[in-house]
Amino acid sequence: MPPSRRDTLGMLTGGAALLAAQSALGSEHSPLKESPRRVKDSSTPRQAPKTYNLLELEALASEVIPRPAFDYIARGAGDEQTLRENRTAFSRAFLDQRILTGKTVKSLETKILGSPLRAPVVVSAMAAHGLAHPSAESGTAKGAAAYGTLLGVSTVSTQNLEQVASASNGDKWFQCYLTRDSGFNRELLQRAHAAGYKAIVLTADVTVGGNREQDRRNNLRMPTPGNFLDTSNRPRKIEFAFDSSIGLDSLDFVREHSGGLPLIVKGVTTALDARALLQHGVDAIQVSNHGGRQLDGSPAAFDSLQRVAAEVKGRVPLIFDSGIRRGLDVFKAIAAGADLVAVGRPVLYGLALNGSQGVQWVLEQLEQELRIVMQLSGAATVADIRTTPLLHKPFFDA
Ligand SMILES: Cc1cc2nc3c(=O)[nH]c(=O)nc-3n(C[C@H](O)[C@H](O)[C@H](O)COP(=O)(O)O)c2cc1C
Ligand SMILES: CCCCC(=O)C(=O)O
Repeated sequence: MPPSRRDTLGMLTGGAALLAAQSALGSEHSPLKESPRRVKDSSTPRQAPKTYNLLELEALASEVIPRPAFDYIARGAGDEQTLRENRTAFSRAFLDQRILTGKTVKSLETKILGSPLRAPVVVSAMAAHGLAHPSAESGTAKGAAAYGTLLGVSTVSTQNLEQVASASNGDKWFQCYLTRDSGFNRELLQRAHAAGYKAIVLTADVTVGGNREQDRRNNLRMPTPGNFLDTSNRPRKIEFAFDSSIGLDSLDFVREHSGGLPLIVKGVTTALDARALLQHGVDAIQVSNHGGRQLDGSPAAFDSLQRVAAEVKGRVPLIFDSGIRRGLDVFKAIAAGADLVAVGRPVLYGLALNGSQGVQWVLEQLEQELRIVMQLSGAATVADIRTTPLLHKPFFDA
């Protein structure tokens, strides 16, 4: 029996198909024509498929990332209702388009907590970039910095936080998971501060791992994260388990040990939680349902955003993630009250397909789309996007 298509293409050392998929990013938008993961291949090269958007990247990435790792990245929790809703919610909102404004789009620059950004788009913290590409978080860090935005670096990154910090000059946030070992938590926060991270993102929606059935089916084995290895790359004697009982007092703990860095709480979906966080003096809020990977049954993040924004009313910056694939989604999220958005999976797909330059391509692609939406809707600046009204379906029969 011939090997299945995925068996052939899914191998890290995959052949022509791998090259074809990787060079999919070698369009006029991509500065890279060569893949850092090129493999020797004697077969006739196939016509490289081109990709024109972030949605198409997923299928290409599935051809180069081994199956269990691809599923870990792409799939969601439970029946994946929330994963699907994250996309469909955007299609219920439309833009109140203005014409004859005389405006043209120029800079998309903005700032968050003192960090300058080329556009209102950052890279969300994700675990184990090494599953996507050997350059791991260093590759992502280089791509994000070359583009001009900042990177969220996960507690459970493949490379340790110092390695990632030194991989680029770009600003970075350290995403903190609190484990049951408070000494280790303290140490990590101190290390992040010492390594020059600009803020701490406390992720609050992982008090236990979500029900990721596909990972169990695939018998997924995660490599030991770099922060859990000693200087000889041996696993340290730390039992990694999420602290299931984190509460508002955990914010005080994080503040106390992170040397005065700004604190962002990620995983907010309700107005009530936003109110409590404001009372607790957080510096920013990240509306997120973890890309549908945690609580299946949580509403679409875009729907949560509108409720949270109505509560926060601009008092602290609002970051939005979960489902961003189009420049249009970025626009709608900002029009709905976000200050900027964070992108997840597509960045890992770009990394898998073309290393740091694939990451850069993903961010540039989003910006290009956003610019077209802005120009056509009459919004010349990020501030203009914020004042563009959204129309919610059904809007003709009211
Ligand atoms: C493979 C993968 C690993 C992730 N690991 C983390 C993590 O370590 N910490 C965290 O706060 N969020 C993590 N997330 C969630 C992302 O930060 C983000 O909330 C989500 O991916 C956004 O949705 P999107 O992928 O639809 O853009 C992870 C997401 C993915 C896809
Ligand atoms: C169980 C969570 C570990 C990393 C993570 O946040 C993710 O995979 O989404």
